[in-house]
Amino acid sequence: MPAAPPSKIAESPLFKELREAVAKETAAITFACGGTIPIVTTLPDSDAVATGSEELCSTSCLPVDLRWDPNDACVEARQAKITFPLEPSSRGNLERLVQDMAPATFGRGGKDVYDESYRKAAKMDPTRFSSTFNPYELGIVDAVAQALLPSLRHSEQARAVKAELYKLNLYSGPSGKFKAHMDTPRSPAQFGSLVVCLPLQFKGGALEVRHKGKAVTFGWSTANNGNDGKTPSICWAAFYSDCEHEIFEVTEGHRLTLTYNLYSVRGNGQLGGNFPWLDSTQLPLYKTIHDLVHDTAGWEKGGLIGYNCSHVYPHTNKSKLNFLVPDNLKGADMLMFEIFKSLGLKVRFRPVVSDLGNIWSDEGNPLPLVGLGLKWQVWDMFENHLTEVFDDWAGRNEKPTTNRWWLSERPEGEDEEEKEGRYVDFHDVHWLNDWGHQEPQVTWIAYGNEASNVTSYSCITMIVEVPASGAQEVAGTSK
Ligand SMILES: O=C(O)CCC(=O)C(=O)O
Ligand SMILES: [Fe+2]
Repeated sequence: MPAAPPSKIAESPLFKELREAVAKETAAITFACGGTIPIVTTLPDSDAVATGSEELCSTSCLPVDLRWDPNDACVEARQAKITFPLEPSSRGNLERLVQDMAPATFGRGGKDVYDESYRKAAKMDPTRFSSTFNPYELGIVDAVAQALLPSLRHSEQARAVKAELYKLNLYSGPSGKFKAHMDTPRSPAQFGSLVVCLPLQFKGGALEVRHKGKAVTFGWSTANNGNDGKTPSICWAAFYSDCEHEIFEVTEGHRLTLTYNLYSVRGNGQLGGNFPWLDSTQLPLYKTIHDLVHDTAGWEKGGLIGYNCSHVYPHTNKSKLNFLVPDNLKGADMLMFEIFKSLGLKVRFRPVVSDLGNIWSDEGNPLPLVGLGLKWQVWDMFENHLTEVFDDWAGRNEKPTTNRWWLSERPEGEDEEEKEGRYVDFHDVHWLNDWGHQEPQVTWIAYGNEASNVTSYSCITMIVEVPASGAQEVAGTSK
């Protein structure tokens, strides 16, 4: 970047500090985020609700109900319930909640310990309470995903965030606190914690999150209690598990929080082949495909079914191939894959080049070529070698005439195709549909009288293997 002329701002220590922080690494500036959401206690008139529901969702939230199982079974349900913001008449219920909570332990040396000099707090497990607060509805989970998973967002594998309710915590005055600690990840997928502070009056109790010499403080005592003429609000903060954090002493009142564990999970657009709750047997084409592949007379010797994917995938771009299948399949492609897999059938993804009429033809008709693997190659071919190179690509050659691509790129033993016979003849496949979306697969220069630039396009297909005598023996694998 060309150097800018010196200016007052550029010379300022703060600007220099900011530049250094940004240059270091993004993790140093994106380790925590938070916000405040006002609670609306009076609904707008019905017309405004009809037209303004979107705004209602994202910029404010409705009062929050909290219900719990009281220690004393004789307590009525209405006495074990609090609506936030707290009505003065519900104070007694808050005191009951405080009594019903248990001392909060914490992990030290692999054990759960209770030590008030380190953590003075009370807790309730989520099996004993429920609340109407939903961090997904308010967009908090999406905001956290966007702010705290930036490196993953920009990679091929965009991830989603799952927020799992972990505890209801209470830090009360005069000396509730939690000294500096890091949270124990509950699984390798856990990357952070979300804390949601319910609107009660308290003093002190700021949460400080620290990472690589930087600190962010979330002081919620006056922000959310509805005093000082402020609107009662829900305050929240999210941060990475490996960030040290601390809750300073609560000097007065009750600081009541919902805590969530944050997990990085497969999200929308990545669920193909990975979503166990999708019941393939209830998909519209399941019965037809099931009956087709179970037609033992038709599949005496087994065979192949070909399905051309209808959506666009970056299947010719090597850097993106690993992320292609089956995770990112969409729409009909995803559903077809789910059906084939649930029937226990082997599915391979292969590019088919459809327009090689000048090289291979079948009584004058262009004969498409089923490619061996999803590998993008630069084919630096001479005219005479063109057929050979395509033959290598399709797996027609016993031994490829060139070893510059897949042999050299795939570690030995990893190539399943090699063991099972790689070559698929276009005519051996029972094609279900026409070409889907096609992408340039290879470009070469053909020369004779006049040189010309030729580009061949490929479509990504699923080649489904039906065993001899149909899928009878794998029928038990369907859901
Ligand atoms: O309540 C908070 O602000 C954070 C709680 C916390 O650090 C924890 O529960 O581990
Ligand atoms: Fe913590």
